[in-house]
Amino acid sequence: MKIVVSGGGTGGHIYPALALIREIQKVNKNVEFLYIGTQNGLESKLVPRENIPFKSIHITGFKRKLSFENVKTVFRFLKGVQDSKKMLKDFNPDIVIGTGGYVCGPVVYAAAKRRIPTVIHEQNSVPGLTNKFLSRYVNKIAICFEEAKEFFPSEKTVFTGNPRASEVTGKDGMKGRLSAGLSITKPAVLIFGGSRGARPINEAVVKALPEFANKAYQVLYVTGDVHYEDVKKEAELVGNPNNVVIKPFIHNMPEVLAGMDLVVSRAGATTLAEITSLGIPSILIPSPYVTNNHQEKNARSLSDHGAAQLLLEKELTSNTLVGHIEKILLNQQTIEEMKQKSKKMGVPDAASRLYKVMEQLIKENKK
Ligand SMILES: CC(=O)N[C@H]1[C@@H](OP(=O)(O)OP(=O)(O)OC[C@H]2O[C@@H](n3ccc(=O)[nH]c3=O)[C@H](O)[C@@H]2O)O[C@H](CO)[C@@H](O)[C@@H]1O
Repeated sequence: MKIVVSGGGTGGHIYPALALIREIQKVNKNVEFLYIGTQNGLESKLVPRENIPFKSIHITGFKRKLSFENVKTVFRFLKGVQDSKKMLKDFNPDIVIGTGGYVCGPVVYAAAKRRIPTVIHEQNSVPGLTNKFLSRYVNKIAICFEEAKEFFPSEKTVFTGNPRASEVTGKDGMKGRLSAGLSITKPAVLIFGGSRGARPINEAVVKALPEFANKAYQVLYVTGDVHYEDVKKEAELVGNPNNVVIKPFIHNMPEVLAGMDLVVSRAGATTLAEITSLGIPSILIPSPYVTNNHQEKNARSLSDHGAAQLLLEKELTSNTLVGHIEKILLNQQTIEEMKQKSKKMGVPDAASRLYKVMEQLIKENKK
C-alpha cells in the first residue's frame, strides 16, 4: 500500500500526520509513505527527522485582505497543483490524506482530480480556509470536535479524533519529568504557548517568576524556540527560582505531558487532543490572532465540560496566571474532578479510527 500525507506550517498540523504514520507503521509493515510539504514550514525539519521520504512544493497562504499577493498565490496554487500531479503520478498512491495547512490545498486537490481516494483531517472546532475549500472535492472529512460537523457535508463527515491522542498514551511520566530536569515528588505544571511559543504568555510568566520561588510546586516553562534567548536574559534580570525549569522546545512531549499535573497553554487543537487523552486539567489561554477565533471555540468546548479553565488573553497578567494555577494545583479535589472530566473528552483510539476510514476508502475504490 502507498500513502501520501500532506500537512504543514505548524506543529498542530504536522504532529497528527506523524502520529498517524507511526500508527500505520505499527499495524501494517507493507506501507510506503511520501510526505509532501513546503520547504519553509516546520515539516521540512520534523518529517526527515523521522526518516519519512519528504518532497516539497512551493505555495503560500491567501491573505484575508484583498492584495496583489493573492494574485501571486493563485498562480502558485496552480503551479502547486501541476507539481503535485506529477509527484502523484510518479508515486502512484492508493490514498492521499491532508492534515491541514495551506500546503494540503494543491496536493489534495490534485489527488481528487486524478481520482485518487482523498481524506482531510480537521483538528479544530472551526475549519480553516484550506479544508473548507477541499471539503467539496474529497471523499471523507475526519473531524475532532462535534462542533465542526456543521461546516461540512454530513454524508462525508466522520468523527475520528486526533491521532496525536493515541500517541501520547502509555508513556512513562516519571521518565518525562526527569528528562526535563524536574523532581518526581512535587506537583508539576507545564506552561507553553503552542508549537512556536507565544509572546503574551512569555511576558506574563517572566513577570511571575519571582512569585514562583519557594512554592510547593514546580514549573516547566517552554518559551518557544525563537523566544528562548530573550526570555533567558529577562529571567536572569528578575531572578529565576530553582523550582522553575526553562526550555526552548520539548521534543519528547508525550512523555513530558504524561508526568504533568496541570498544563497552561494556548488552545491549539492538537494540544487539546493530547491533554484530554491523558486526562490532564488545563488552563487555556486561546490565541485571539487565529482565523475565526477558533482557539477560543476549541477552549470553550473543554471549559464548558469542566475539563479546563478559560483565561482570556485580555485578562492575562502574572497575577491572574499564578492565581489560576494555584486554585487548581493546590486543591486536590479540584484536580481530581478536572482530571476525570478531561479524560472523558479524550479519544485515545483516534489513530486507528482514522486509519480504518482510510482502509475502507481504499477497499471501496478497488471494487
Ligand atoms: C497560531 C496558530 O495558527 N495555531 C494553530 C496551530 O497551532 P500549534 O501548531 O501551536 O498547534 P497545537 O497546539 O494544536 O499543537 C502543538 C503541537 O506541538 C507540540 N509541541 C509544542 C511545544 C513543544 O515544545 N513541543 C511540542 O512537541 C504539542 O505537543 C502539540 O503536538 O495548529 C492547531 C491545529 O490545527 C490550531 O488549533 C492552532 O490554532
